[in-house]
Amino acid sequence: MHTIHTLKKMKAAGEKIAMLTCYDASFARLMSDAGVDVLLIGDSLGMAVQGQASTIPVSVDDICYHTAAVARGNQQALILADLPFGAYQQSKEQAFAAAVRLMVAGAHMVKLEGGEWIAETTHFLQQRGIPVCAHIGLTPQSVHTLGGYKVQGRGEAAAQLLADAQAHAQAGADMVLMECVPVALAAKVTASVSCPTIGIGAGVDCDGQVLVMHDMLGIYPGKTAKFVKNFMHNQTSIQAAVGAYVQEVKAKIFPDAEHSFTD
Ligand SMILES: Nc1nc(=O)c2c([nH]1)NC[C@@H]1CN(c3ccc(C(=O)N[C@@H](CCC(=O)O)C(=O)O)cc3)CN21
Ligand SMILES: CC(C)C(=O)C(=O)O
Ligand SMILES: [Mg+2]
Repeated sequence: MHTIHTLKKMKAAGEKIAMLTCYDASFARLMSDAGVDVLLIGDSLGMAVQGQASTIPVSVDDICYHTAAVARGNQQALILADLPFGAYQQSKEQAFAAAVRLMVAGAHMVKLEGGEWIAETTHFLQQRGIPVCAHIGLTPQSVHTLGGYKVQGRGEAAAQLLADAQAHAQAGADMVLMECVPVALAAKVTASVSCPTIGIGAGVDCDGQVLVMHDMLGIYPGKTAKFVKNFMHNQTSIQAAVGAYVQEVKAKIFPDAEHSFTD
């Protein structure tokens, strides 16, 4: 079974970490057999599975249901589960109670969205036995304050994004995930924190990559972002497409400039 130590050793060795979102037992088995290192039960399930317009309506119950299913199918991947909107922002105590539920359902690590302002929650959870992934840059649960799904950390905003990553790393985060961040800034963050970084629209220099499974299989019916690549192209099975994704992440082929953002 992969642990936080496996991932830290991969960063040190320069071996890229392959992560995909996963919501059920059959895909968990398929993905872990194909060499996916981390399975993320993302709140993107609100959009990809439930057909909602954003991730905002997703509940802790929803994430727990899918986490338990993924845990049953998983072979050796690390299981990461999203804390959904409203379940952790109010207080560190509220975050702990929700995170406990995800861990009991089968998660090995939880992910929360936010910068420096929520690093004290990262510390509170880590101290109490819950590994934390800090999701920074484009944080989809804040879509209404951000005014859309836009690239973050360009120009003047770069310094704050670096400070956000460092605050979480200092607080004890075992992973930092960056979404929609210019390639050069994500590289700088990756070099400046000791924990692994994962990118989605954050360039090839992160320690690993993640995509939503429906996006990389080409079956998401909505508008997809520039960072999305359809790995079913030229493949005849889902197993082969997931295998191609793992191979392209490990070989640093994905993401290329076409699937990345510049400053
Ligand atoms: N299926 C799916 N895939 C995802 O990646 C995803 C979800 N759902 N749901 C939650 C969020 C929403 N996400 C999104 C959605 C759209 C863009 C997007 O279109 N971004 C523009 C950036 C434009 C700019 O600022 O330059 C793009 O062109 O990619 C990015 C992330 C990522 N997450
Ligand atoms: C897109 C990833 C990073 C995520 O948070 C999700 O799937 O919910
Ligand atoms: Mg999410």
